[in-house]
Amino acid sequence: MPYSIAIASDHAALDLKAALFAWLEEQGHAIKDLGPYSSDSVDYPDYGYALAEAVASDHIDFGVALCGSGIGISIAVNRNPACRCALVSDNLSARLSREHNDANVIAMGARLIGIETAKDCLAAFLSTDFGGDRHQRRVDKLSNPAPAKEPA
Ligand SMILES: O=C(CO)[C@H](O)[C@H](O)[C@H](O)COP(=O)(O)O
Repeated sequence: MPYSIAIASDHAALDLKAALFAWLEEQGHAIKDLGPYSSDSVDYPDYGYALAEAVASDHIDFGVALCGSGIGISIAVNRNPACRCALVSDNLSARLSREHNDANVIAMGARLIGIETAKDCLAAFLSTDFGGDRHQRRVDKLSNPAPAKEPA
């Protein structure tokens, strides 16, 4: 099913961003590229925050966040309470991030994985539905971080 997808990176993941943008577009998804648009060195929080804002809007279904390791930009995205950003480097983690965590942003590290692995992760992410049920209860708790008196 075609989705509205926003993608952002830092300078370290510019080539991976371009490759994934073209690949997603070929599949009929509507892609918004939030930058950067040159190889100049930039700061991943700026692009992570912009991506998170786009995902928090009503118009974007999923976000793709890329930096050298994926770590910095995933931390930035997760500071927005509307985002559940999963940093993944394999197919199963990508699938479980949707099925169990209802992740709405996938993060990957361009200096750690190749383009084919990134495509494989992204394909798994986009083709997996949230499982709901007990996972919904847990995801709901992520929106309300006050600790329960009795952890369950
Ligand atoms: O945020 C990161 C690490 O958590 C990303 O990998 C960045 O892309 C990286 O820090 C950029 O490093 P550079 O030496 O400025 O290219």
